[in-house]
Amino acid sequence: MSETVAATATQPLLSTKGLGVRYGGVTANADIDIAVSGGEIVGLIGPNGAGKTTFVDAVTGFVKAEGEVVLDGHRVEKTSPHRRRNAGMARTWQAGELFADLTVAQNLAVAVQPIGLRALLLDVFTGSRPPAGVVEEALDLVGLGPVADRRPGELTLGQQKLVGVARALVGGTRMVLLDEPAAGLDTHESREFGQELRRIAATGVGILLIDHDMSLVLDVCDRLYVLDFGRVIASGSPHEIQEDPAVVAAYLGSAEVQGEEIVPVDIVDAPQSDGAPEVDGATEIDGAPEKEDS
Ligand SMILES: Nc1ncnc2c1ncn2[C@@H]1O[C@H](COP(=O)(O)OP(=O)(O)OP(=O)(O)O)[C@@H](O)[C@H]1O
Repeated sequence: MSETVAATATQPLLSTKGLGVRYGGVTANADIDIAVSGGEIVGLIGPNGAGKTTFVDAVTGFVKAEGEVVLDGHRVEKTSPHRRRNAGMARTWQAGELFADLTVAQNLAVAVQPIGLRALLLDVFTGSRPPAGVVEEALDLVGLGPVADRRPGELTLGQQKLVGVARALVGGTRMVLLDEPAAGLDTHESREFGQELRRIAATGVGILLIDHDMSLVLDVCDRLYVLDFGRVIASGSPHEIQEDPAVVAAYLGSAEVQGEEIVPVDIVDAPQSDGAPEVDGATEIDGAPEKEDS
């Protein structure tokens, strides 16, 4: 790690300062300052293309970024994704497919195999395995210990999603960034998934949660940041965020005006979209599928 930051009593587990990412002429992230403490679930929401995944990519080292990334008091912005993971920060991917022919435990084991030439040689000569107990520990953390020897196809969708989370937690991860981990879950499954996230956070793990399921995000997060066009436009408690006119405007394209006043709209009830601009100029909330109670 590059540099140690002076510790304070309230030091967050993860923080960014002035984080920015450009893709050619597109400013995907600009001047983003966020903080997540251990034991906290912090939501990162925003319309399609707002820059949420880019932020996760930047923090975990998968795209080049400007600004500072501080993990547990250490500057890590110049380190490789692999080193950031070894330092205790991991992520999930939007298309985090599981290996159908491997057991749940094996799906986790392959995720922690070391990479690089040294690891390859170790594997050839010693048949390297993850350290004993780390897979079991991560499965216990998400409550999947009893299904460790099953294959993903034998699990409920909610359990499969938790395997994806466990894969990121394996190896003593203390800060996890979840990119749409609940995609495809119905309302009931999503609520149970949220309860598992709360249990994980209660062990001291910091969680940054991106999801299009607003009821999950508003229900489970301690605090939220809202991105629009790559910038943080609001932050606060779920209640504060729902009342914030700038957030309403970002999701709907324009704030609804009644008389002289901007009237906040409950963003849970905001319409869904596929990300295409609306004909009347309003951009709708993210493209999550309609939920059905099971
Ligand atoms: N590899 C890339 N090359 C060029 N532009 C990109 C790349 N990745 C993302 N972008 C652009 O950066 C902006 C932010 O995209 P990003 O995927 O981070 O948004 P998002 O909030 O995660 O969107 P969604 O909710 O749809 O997943 C968008 O304008 C997108 O088109």
